[in-house]
Amino acid sequence: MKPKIFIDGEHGTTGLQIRTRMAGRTDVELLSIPEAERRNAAMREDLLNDADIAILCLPDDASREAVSMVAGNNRVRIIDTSTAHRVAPDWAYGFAEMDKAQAEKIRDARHVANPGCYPTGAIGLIRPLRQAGILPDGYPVTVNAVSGYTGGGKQMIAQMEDEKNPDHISAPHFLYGLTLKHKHVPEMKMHGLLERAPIFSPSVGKFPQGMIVQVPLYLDDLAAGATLESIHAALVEHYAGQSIVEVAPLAESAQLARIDATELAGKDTMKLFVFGTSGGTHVNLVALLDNLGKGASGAAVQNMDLMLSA
Ligand SMILES: NC(=O)C1=CN([C@@H]2O[C@H](COP(=O)(O)OP(=O)(O)OC[C@H]3O[C@@H](n4cnc5c(N)ncnc54)[C@H](OP(=O)(O)O)[C@@H]3O)[C@@H](O)[C@H]2O)C=CC1
Ligand SMILES: CC(=O)N[C@@H](CCC(=O)OP(=O)(O)O)C(=O)O
Repeated sequence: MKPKIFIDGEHGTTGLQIRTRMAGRTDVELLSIPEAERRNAAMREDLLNDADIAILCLPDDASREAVSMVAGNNRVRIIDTSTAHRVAPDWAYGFAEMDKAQAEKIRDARHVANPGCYPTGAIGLIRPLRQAGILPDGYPVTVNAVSGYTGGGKQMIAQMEDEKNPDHISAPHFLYGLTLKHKHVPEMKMHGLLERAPIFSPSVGKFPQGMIVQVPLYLDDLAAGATLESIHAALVEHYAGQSIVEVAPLAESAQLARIDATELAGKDTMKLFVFGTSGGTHVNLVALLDNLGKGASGAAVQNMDLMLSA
């Protein structure tokens, strides 16, 4: 029998992208709910309990409710794309490349929390440097980022695309999260292995998909002897042997005059850069990804495949 997959929230932004990625797959059976019934709790509960893997593409509260709907079911496994369980100790964090053992943890987990889009970039840059002893305890990390507007789901897509929308946003680029209490800070801190919560300043640009996450660092506040080259080498070593996260060679980064936030739109990979000048005093670490690819739906399908390989 083929494993049964149910995407709760399949008609939303993340859910639709997962469905697109699953089109044509014959190794799984996709359970589906009609769009008009997407909020029918009884129907969702039946489908959730019938699935081998349920992928939740819902707001946080609805995700928690979906998890409670399968509380008595020992078989169904869950991938939650919301923020609800990303720092919960009994959930595996679904960023397979963040540690050598993480893919195995995801493969064997009952409950997997899919990472946030911004944290995928930030943790991808920070965690290897914490593990290599380059980024010291207590370093005041800052994370600055720009996302495609699909990151805000159906509501923001309508605000950005529909000029007749009463809450239409006409700005080509805007900052938000101005209280510095963005919901992604706890997972960046926990899975970035940071002692202090980073200052996180997100923004949105007038393009549907794509993302740049930046972490600038002062070299003289890092471990003794840290250089542009040693930071790059630590990232290269951390990501050796896998194909999703690429570290750009220093020679490539040195040639670039600019980075386009949409370059990886439609792709499920992430590319990391170390910018600066050899012998200089600062570096800027940059992650390039698609907020809906490695930042959400691409990672969810990757995690599902890992779980199916158990
Ligand atoms: N967009 C992105 O880049 C990313 C999103 N995520 C996360 O994925 C989750 C889904 O986000 P996204 O796809 O963007 O959001 P959307 O608003 O685009 O889609 C959410 C879907 O869930 C449905 N829904 C809402 N409440 C309920 C409920 N109580 N019961 C059943 N269905 C419900 C919505 O239906 P209706 O149309 O009726 O509202 C909609 O179909 C969120 O937790 C989000 O934070 C994670 C990473 C990136
Ligand atoms: C542009 C935009 O609004 N982005 C969303 C985050 C998108 C995302 O990653 O959501 P999850 O936390 O559910 O994973 C935000 O800042 O709330």
